[in-house]
Amino acid sequence: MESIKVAWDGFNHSPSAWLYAVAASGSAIAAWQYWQSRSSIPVYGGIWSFSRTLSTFKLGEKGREISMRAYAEHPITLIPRLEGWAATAHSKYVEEISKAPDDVLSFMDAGEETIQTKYTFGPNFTFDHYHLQVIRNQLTRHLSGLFPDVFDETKCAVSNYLGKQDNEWKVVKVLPFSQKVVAQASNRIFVGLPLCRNEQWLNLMVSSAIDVMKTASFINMFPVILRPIAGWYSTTVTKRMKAANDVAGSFFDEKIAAGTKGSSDDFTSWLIETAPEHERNSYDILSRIVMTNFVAIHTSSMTVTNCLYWLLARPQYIVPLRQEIEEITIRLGWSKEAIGAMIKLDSFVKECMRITPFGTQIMTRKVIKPFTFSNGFQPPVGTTVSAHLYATHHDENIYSNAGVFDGFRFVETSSGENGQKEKGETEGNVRKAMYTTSKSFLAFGHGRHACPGRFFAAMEVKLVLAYLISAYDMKWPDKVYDPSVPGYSEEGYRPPEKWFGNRMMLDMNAEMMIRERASA
Ligand code: HEM
Repeated sequence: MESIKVAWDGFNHSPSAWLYAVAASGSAIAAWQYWQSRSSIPVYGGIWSFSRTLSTFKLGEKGREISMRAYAEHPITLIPRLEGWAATAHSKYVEEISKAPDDVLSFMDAGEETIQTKYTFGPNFTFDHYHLQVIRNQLTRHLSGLFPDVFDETKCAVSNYLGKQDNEWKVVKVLPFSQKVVAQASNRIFVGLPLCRNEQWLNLMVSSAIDVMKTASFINMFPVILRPIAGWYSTTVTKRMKAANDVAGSFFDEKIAAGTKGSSDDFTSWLIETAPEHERNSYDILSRIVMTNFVAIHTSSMTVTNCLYWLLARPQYIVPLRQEIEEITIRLGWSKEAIGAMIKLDSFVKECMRITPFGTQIMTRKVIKPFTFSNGFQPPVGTTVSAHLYATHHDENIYSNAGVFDGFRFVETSSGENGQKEKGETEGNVRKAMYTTSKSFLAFGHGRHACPGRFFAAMEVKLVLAYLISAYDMKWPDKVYDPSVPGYSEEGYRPPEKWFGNRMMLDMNAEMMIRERASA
């Protein structure tokens, strides 16, 4: 207080101090006007718009609201993210982004910036993406055959996590529970038994995803010119790879030594088969597995958690979902076909992904060569473009009552694209499954870089939920039924999510009660 008073007295008694202050404010305003005039599209940030970091902090918890307003008012808006500004486009431009060739709008270069691949996974990943082929082709083609293993591992992971099943209620933190189940079930496919049940391995795969995001966010706080230094200082690749190698190096050595003749049906063998010669060694294959875990576990376990939060917030969905699951599994058994036939569950998961997507922007691409949007806007080469995610999913012209959770919104076969009941364009009577991307459902992106793992993810997320709903009772602990608890509402408690800038984070500590069903 005293120092403020001294400064204020100084101003009062020194005309030159006032002059400097006026000049400084004038320069700041001029700099801001200069920045505004450089861009032919609106820029978020006001006086802070010269700095993406300051503007991201200004965005703070208001990412959703600001993005909704930008979407309603402007075709394209410059919105800050820690990694850089992104010219964020209305859903009517999604097809233009998704159809642009990679040498014009680059997914890889944008991804490199977002997760700082060079420092979080190593330089190889910047150039070679052969693991995509394995996910897109072999993994997706073999889903039916892989189903029994994913089912078996889901049951094993749930029962290990919950311990002795004595029909008593147990309290679990939802996010770590989902992470463990998804990590174990996914690794049954990625590395098989027994490694998929090795605690050290699973913990490493879960913590690596968090570690990568933390390291990338740290590096991205720095100006571009200083990022190599921040990357060199903060990289954890060597440490992580040493830990992974200590746990699983011999498994990969043996796999490579055994060769792939006879084409085994497992993910690691497919990777070894597809790897270029110079990467067919245990270190490189292991790092591809770590990368695959990174893209798979975090997204899928967040989706399971998001769905469980909605399910417990709207428990009226439990009975109809359970009826559907029981009726179908009696008829078709537990199989990929059965999971595919669960259209109420499919709709429920899709609605969760629609109403609470994990951020405000999606389909981020770096501009490599001149590109012109159909409204004439030309993002400068070297800048970044993206599409509105949250605002598209909440667009009333696409989804009626967009702000209301309607778990069976996508069930109706007579509805139009993405389940809008009256408004917007339609594509006939075809129901769109949760993995079907479109310009109005962007949770998996859209176009040539739409998530290649979405067919596996859809099967796994639905399977985990179907198994939990059919074999367990779940509810919130009594403490949440109190109006003073954040997230409480008359419709039902849902743990409030947190926003920072363009990113949404689910509550990491919310607990649920779970008990094996007597009839299961
Ligand atoms: C519910 C879970 C998942 C969600 C919500 C999700 C979402 C996404 C999104 C939004 C993208 C970027 C799309 C774009 O920018 O156009 C993406 C890319 C990707 N996803 Fe997923 N994903 C999920 C699960 C998975 C799984 C299980 C795997 C692997 C088995 C996977 C592998 C990948 C890969 C490799 C890419 C990069 C694609 C490319 O380079 O073209 N994802 N995912």
